[in-house]
Amino acid sequence: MPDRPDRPTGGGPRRRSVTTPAQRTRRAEPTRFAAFQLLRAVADGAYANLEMPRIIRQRALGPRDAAFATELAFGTVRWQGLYDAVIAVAADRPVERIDPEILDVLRLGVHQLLGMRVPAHAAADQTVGLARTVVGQGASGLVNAVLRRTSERSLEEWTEAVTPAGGGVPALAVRHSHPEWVVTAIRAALLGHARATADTVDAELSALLAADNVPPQVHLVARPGLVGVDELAADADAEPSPASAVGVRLRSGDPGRIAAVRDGRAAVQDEGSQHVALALAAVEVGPEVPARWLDMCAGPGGKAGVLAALALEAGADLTAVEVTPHRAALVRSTLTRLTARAEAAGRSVEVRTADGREIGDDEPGRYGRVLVDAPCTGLGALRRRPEARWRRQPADLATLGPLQRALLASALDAVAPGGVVAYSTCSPHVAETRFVVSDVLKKRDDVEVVDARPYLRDAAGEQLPELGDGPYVQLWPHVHGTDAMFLALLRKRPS
Ligand SMILES: C[S@@+](CC[C@H](N)C(=O)[O-])C[C@H]1O[C@@H](n2cnc3c(N)ncnc32)[C@H](O)[C@@H]1O
Repeated sequence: MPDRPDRPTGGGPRRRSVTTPAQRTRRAEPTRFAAFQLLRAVADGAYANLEMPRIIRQRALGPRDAAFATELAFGTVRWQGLYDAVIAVAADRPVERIDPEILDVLRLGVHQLLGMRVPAHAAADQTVGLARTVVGQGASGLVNAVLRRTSERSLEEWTEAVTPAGGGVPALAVRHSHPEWVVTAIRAALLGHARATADTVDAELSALLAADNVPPQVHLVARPGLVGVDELAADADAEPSPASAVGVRLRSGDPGRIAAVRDGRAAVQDEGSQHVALALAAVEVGPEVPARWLDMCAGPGGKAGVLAALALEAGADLTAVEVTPHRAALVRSTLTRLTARAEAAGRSVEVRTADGREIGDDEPGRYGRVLVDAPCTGLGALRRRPEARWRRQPADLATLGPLQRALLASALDAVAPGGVVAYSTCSPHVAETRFVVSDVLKKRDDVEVVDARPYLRDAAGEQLPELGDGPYVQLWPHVHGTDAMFLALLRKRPS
């Protein structure tokens, strides 16, 4: 079992439980309560990354407590699949027969015992205290019994005990705490993008699933023309990224406290997303194409922030389109500084709340460069969104597929002859990536596929390593340290 920071680390000697009734905590301690609150909010549909900062503010947790509560909550959500298998054995019943609130309390207790270096007595004591506070005295017997049984084995022993015999996808799913359908889809993606062969796919798949469980280093983008990477790095505990010309890697600290992030000159952004925007800006277009760029699926505005900055440097305008009003408002807020800068330069950075599928008909041939960063399952960004793997369903693909095809077809209509469309997803799923592109291209003869690999360059200007045979690019967390972004560059033939 590979050693990695977020892997549950409780592999030491068996821990004997726990405390006597008289010693037990009667009330929930604030960090555990905050983590429980997060789990309940996620069960109600909240996004962990957005909800946790709110809970931390509401409970006025200091930096150390906030870090502990976040590690406890996010680790528990990520490892929920493995922990539920442990709880089912320790409670001697399927987890579906445990009250959801008690189950969340148990998951938090199991993560403290198996995944964090919390001493067994403290984990049990605090978890029983939490159960009393949030569920009532009646739950404490079950919680105490399950934690006592859990503490009798190490993480490695539990993993061996609950992993289905016979290996393959079911075993990897439990061992790496992913739903089986996600493991199957990622396996197919590794093969479908020719990252792996039949001989190497199992090792690649294990490495990728392991990478999904490591909380990523925070990457920042220095928006071109607004702040330099050296200046941004100097303002934070950070260093310029070797892998992206506009990237900075945070060593520690809260990005929200960095002045350049607060005032919109910089932002948190995975380097894979930075490469997508940089590649679209760098690819050659015909001499006659309009100096007008379009971001067709812009919310919340991460890539639009880079594209708008690059468009202004290139003397072009940017239109950012987003169908959901509140996400369009986020794009407006992201682009405030760039909109003002564009006006001062006699150019335009504009945000529209609209359906991207209609732009091809409404504005045929109007744009020189178009980004379709399509709505997708997000299976390439599981490191970043602890709950996403449990929330997504295979049926989502059936809804997303037609939308992705319609958006790409519209983009190809909206781009001028000689102009380029970038189609990207933060998913490597073949049904959202190369199948979408090949289906749309089958119906047209006015598009050529551009090899995207030369446009992905590191900070020294060298092409990124391990980009495969092209023409599409598929990045991988376990290879490139980025989200699993897919990128296709499609040029409309000059008429
Ligand atoms: C993957 S996200 C885009 C992320 C964004 N490019 C960024 O870097 O921050 C896809 C976005 O497309 C939007 N969307 C979905 N359907 C759309 C449509 N028909 N037209 C325009 N936007 C759409 C979603 O609301 C979502 O905000």
